Amino acid sequence: MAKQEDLFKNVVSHAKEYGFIFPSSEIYDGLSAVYDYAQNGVELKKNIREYWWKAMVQMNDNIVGLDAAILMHPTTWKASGHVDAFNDPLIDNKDSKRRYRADVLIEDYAEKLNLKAKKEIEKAKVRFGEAFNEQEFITTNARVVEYLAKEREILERMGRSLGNGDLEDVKALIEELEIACPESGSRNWTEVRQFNLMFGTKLGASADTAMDLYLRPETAQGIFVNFLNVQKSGRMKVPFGIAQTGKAFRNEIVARQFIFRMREFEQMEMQFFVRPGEEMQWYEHWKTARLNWHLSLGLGKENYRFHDHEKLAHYANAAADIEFNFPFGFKELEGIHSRTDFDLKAHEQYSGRKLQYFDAELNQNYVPYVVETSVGLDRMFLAIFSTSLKEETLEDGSTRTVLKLPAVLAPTKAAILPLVKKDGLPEIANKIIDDLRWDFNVAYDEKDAVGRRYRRQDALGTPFCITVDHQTIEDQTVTIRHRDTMKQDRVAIADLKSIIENEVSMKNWLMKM
Ligand SMILES: Nc1ncnc2c1ncn2[C@@H]1O[C@H](COP(=O)(O)OP(=O)(O)OP(=O)(O)O)[C@@H](O)[C@H]1O
Repeated sequence: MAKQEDLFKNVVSHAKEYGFIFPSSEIYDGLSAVYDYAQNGVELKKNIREYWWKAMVQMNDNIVGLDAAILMHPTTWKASGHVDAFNDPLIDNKDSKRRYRADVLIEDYAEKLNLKAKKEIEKAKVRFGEAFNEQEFITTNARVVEYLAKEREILERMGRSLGNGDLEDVKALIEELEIACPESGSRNWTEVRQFNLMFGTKLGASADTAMDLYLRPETAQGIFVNFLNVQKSGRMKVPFGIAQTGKAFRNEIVARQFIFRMREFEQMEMQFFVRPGEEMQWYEHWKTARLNWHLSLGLGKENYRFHDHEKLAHYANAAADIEFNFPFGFKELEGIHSRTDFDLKAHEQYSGRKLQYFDAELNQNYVPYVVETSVGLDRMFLAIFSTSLKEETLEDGSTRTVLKLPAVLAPTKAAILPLVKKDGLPEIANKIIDDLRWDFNVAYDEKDAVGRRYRRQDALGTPFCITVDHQTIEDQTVTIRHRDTMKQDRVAIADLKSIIENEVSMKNWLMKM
């Protein structure tokens, strides 16, 4: 556990030190759960967005893009259910005056039971060695059985109570488990209340005529309200999809774990409109397609798993998360939801406009069903960044920090380094840069010994370092060093473009899907 925490601290400090992510408005001590992407972070984030866009929009004839406004007519959020149901259960500690999500307090308690079970299993592994049968131990060891049963019982009761809106029972559970405020240690709690997560704002100048608006809490509704506009103007035939990337805002109560849970974040969503009755086959299709997209990045199959939901949101008839093994354990990275015709029907009802499709093959009008894939761009960033950050011990006993980003996403594809700052080497390096920068993001670095420059580029995740030396003047060759293997090859300047292209082209990576 301690190791995981250290790893996570390293991730946060590396992101800051190397210009990937800064706390927002840091000179004023920051704003909780709001972050800025810095010079390298913005490139990595843009590349992830583009990798998604290519796979979803460019590679699919029947998916088109959209960029809807963040501000929408307020009735949108009544129709979508967000005004009435986009809530978190809150509880305040009267002594520390701290506010918590009641469900998170209970989940944290349950997680501790799970950790206790895991500790017993780890101890037994050491004790029994090769002969250890983990599955059998989990079902027969009295302590482990007890911990896991208690964990399940608590989570099931909480799920039931929240589902039934029985907030008194949620409070009762907190009291029965004797959960104390993590800050004050006190058990002096208020009642549990529902708190809406949407940020409100106002449209218009004068206080009495101003209209109450919300910052969108998801990008999906911008797609639904435009469904007919896109279908008609693009002459789209069902099944078809609309994809969108953009900011969403949620007044999260428990905003921790760095960019995992932010108050302002970016989503990459695609809503796929299908014939009623065909949604399950498309739901399965998109589950597989989206997992394959993640796997194409090569972060390791073992880091992903599906979590099929048993308890469904009011709009869904099937839902699964793709979970990723973050430094703090497996957590949701992407949601795939079969949203039925809930959203389009609700917008029909609230707007009084028909949102139907005429299916010429069936000679029938209907409200399409929708399958949604929704992934957090910032969570993708965290997944990729934290998995790529490695401390390596080299053969000579020294260590290096290397950010083994998938080359296709690296902020800078190559750094061009003149061995020394004289003898015309900087001029050659700059000529190489001028040639490569049409195709790739490249950097120039002449400061410090070349070994230190390599280390700096390793820490930034740059896949290639190209060194210009005196031999270059004679034969137009350079050394190219590969970030992961540290292997160096002597190659012709004329071949650089194709060597880099081969490793970083989105086509080559997406073909692995
Ligand atoms: N506060 C947030 N900060 C960063 N990313 C988020 C946040 N909330 C949601 N996301 C991302 O948007 C995706 C789709 O949103 P969705 O509404 O399905 O999330 P959610 O189920 O509410 O997430 P969670 O259960 O973690 O709160 C999520 O899979 C996640 O990657």
